[in-house]
Amino acid sequence: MDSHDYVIVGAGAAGCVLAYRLSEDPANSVLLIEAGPRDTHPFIAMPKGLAKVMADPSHLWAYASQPDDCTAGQSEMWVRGRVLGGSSSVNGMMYVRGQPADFDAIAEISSDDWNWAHIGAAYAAMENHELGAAPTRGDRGPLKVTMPVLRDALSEAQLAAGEAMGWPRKVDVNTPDDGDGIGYAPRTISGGKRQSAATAFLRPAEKRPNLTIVTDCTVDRVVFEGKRAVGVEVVRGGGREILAARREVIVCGGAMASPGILERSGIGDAARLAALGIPLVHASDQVGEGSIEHRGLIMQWKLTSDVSQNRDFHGWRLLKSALRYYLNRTGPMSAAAYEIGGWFRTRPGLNRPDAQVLVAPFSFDFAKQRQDVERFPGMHVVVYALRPTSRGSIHIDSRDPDKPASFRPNYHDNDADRQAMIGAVKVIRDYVRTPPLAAFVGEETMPGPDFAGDAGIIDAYDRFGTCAYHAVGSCRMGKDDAAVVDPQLRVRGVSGLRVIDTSVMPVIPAGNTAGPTMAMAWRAADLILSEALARAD
Ligand SMILES: Cc1cc2nc3c(=O)[nH]c(=O)nc-3n(C[C@H](O)[C@H](O)[C@H](O)COP(=O)(O)OP(=O)(O)OC[C@H]3O[C@@H](n4cnc5c(N)ncnc54)[C@H](O)[C@@H]3O)c2cc1C
Repeated sequence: MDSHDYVIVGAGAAGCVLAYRLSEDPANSVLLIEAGPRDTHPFIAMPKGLAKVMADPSHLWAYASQPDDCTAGQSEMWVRGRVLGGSSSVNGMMYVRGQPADFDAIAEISSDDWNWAHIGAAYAAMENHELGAAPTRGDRGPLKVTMPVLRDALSEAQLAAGEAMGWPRKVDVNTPDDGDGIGYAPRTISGGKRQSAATAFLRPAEKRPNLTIVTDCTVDRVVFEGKRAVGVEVVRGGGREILAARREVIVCGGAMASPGILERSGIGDAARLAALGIPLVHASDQVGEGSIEHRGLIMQWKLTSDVSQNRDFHGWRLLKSALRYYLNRTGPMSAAAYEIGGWFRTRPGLNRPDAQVLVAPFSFDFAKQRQDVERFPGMHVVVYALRPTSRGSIHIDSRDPDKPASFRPNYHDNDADRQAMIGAVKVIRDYVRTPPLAAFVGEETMPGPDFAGDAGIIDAYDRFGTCAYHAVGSCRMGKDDAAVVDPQLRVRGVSGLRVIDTSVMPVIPAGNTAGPTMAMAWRAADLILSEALARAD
């Protein structure tokens, strides 16, 4: 039987960081297991290839929600990457760190191991940032981060209107000041190519003899001897086998998959597991409970002059954009999904921003499921409240490891969350009518003027809203006994098993989640390595 010190389940944002860090010491043997294929598809590396990758199910897990009032009675789909790099191979490449207060809030309910001092140090160690070194920004790490290069009149007006709203224009929107701001957002792109977690952390590590990477291999369950995790049972090439772990199994399946891996392994709500015929190893009611997601609303406007990028994605200009990309990796095809980010307060009296807006110089064609842009000049934003407390859930309803779990988003079950969502849309409607942007902006086409007033705005979120792909919290970390994992990310009730990914975040960071996931995985590696060192002494 194959045996390794550390068996990592899932080669996503967290799994790749852990594989890199744990295999730095040649004395540690590490096995990284990924359900999806290698990340060789050319549209993964091309930043604007994202739309094509998202339309191709071969690199995705697709999770369907249970119809709910907060989705106007419809089922909605949340996708995640199923490929080396996980969701970081299919994501929008915005690089947002979260603010000090986010991590200090996580530390408050877990341990000081997760406070900003530690996470800021993890960012500094992890990054190779174009803006250079700063106390919590790095220029020597494996993760290449660059700044947007495209400049056009519309984008500049979008930034200037933010400044006029009182959101300071920042060179680095990740400056750790817990404040409002707007600016060009750093991206995990280098040389015109996506820097996924696989590009950044696996490429430099995969030649190490002590790191084995296995793809197209789905982990069904963790195997226990008594209450100790000793390996995983996998499905590969139509057969089943057990891969042994001498020290630890580390589950990094992401917030949508990790609860299911625990449930299939016998860790979860006892009645739920019994109904599926899964033998109980440890009863843990909170597995799959308590997920939190940013509920986004896409808002679009027609423009009064031809200043949007829509024209670059049609006809001869599209050919030109593609050629430009293939010849020198520049132009619209080399841009991240969103290159301007803003953080703002939805009402006075708040001590820090409670909403985020992603601003784009183009508009989607909704008749074509957002796979194309509109034929007339347009712009759009995605806006969401940053710190919702409404919690959903995600659970398996089958023992088949290839069948995605189903979830309940429960986006807004309390008034505070609804008020922040409503306030965010009202502020954005003011923002687009602020000079100099106002000069370009015509009629609102999505959700449109019919969706006015508080009830109308919530109705718009319910009917047309989108997930932000940021779900966290489904295997919550905490110092309380009910938490699924303890502050060292060890699964409670068993030994030799950790969960390290977005699922452990007990509150949602105030922004996009790839950066925080990688930084927390980097920090988790410190904890694992120092624990191993202490054991060896
Ligand atoms: C479409 C999209 C756009 C996004 N845009 C941005 C953005 O612009 N900026 C940003 O910061 N964040 C963005 N995010 C979010 C960010 O990418 C995720 O938060 C982050 O990747 C989560 O990391 P993770 O390690 O928890 O999970 P993932 O990166 O999803 O990795 C989990 C991995 O585990 C594997 N896996 C799951 N189950 C099994 C199993 N049973 N056996 C083996 N392997 C398994 C999966 O295939 C996957 O590779 C986006 C996400 C998506 C999906």
